[in-house]
Amino acid sequence: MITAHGLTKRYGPRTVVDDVSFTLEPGTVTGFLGPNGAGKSTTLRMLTGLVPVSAGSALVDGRPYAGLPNPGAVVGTLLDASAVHPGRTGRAHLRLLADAVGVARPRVEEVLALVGLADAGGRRIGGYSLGMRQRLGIAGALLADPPVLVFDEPANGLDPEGIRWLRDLLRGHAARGGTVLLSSHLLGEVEHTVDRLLVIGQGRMVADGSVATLLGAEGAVVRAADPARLAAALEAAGLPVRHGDDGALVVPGADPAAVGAVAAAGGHALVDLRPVSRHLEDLFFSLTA
Ligand SMILES: Nc1ncnc2c1ncn2[C@@H]1O[C@H](COP(=O)(O)OP(=O)(O)OP(=O)(O)O)[C@@H](O)[C@H]1O
Repeated sequence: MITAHGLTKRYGPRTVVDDVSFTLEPGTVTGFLGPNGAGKSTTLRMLTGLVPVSAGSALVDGRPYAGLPNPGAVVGTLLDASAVHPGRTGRAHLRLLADAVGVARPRVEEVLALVGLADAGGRRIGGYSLGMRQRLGIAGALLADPPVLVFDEPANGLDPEGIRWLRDLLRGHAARGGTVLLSSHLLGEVEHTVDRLLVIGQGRMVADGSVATLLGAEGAVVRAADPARLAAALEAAGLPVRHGDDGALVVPGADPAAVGAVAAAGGHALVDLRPVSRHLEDLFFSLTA
């Protein structure tokens, strides 16, 4: 469980995180979204004790990060995947981390395999690609199998296969009762990974809700063998229609089931019927503009 209450960070006269509050429950993946400079990293750094808070509190399992008996065993962090010694091998790096958090050496081989670096563990990190460094950072976060994961931009440098792997990893962690908080710019990716979105703009929370609530279905799009006849039937049923440029009919605010019922009642052959959902990018820009 992660709790932020009135979390605030000031640098001189500037307030870069302003009165941010949220509670993240076990079994959930939460996406933390916002444009560059919105305050995402600073918030994650306050949660993990790397940046002192100016006001408010950031608690993990009811305690500040620094007050946890063995923080690494409770919170797995990925905050700057480039902050590793390039001359060390991936395996040596993880062994040092394992010693620091009190994890037995065989676990290093397990996490190397888990992140797909089993064959690269003996190579120097300086020769790793960005995606491999990202995987190494994730391996480090998973070493002690902590219940809470706090990842800053974990999809950075990952290819599409890597992004899918990351999604499965994070969803699996939550399914086993873990709590996951990740920040991202890859909005389309987050949409399919998270249960809940926290959106921050200029240091302030501008939205907090489930993906379904925030993106909410905004109507139906339907294609019919005879679009003009279906459009007339929908209008007659009190469902105003907009004509798309490719023959599709857009029915704003309508449940697709209602559109389907009108079509069935009139014997209209349909080619396609779907909800139109608001795209995450649209939400993002409308909230943080
Ligand atoms: N040590 C610091 N001293 C002064 N200002 C800082 C410091 N660290 C961050 N800031 C400022 O705080 C604001 C928020 O930065 P932060 O890195 O948290 O944003 P972000 O949402 O993570 O952005 P990005 O997506 O670009 O990583 C920025 O304006 C940044 O310049």
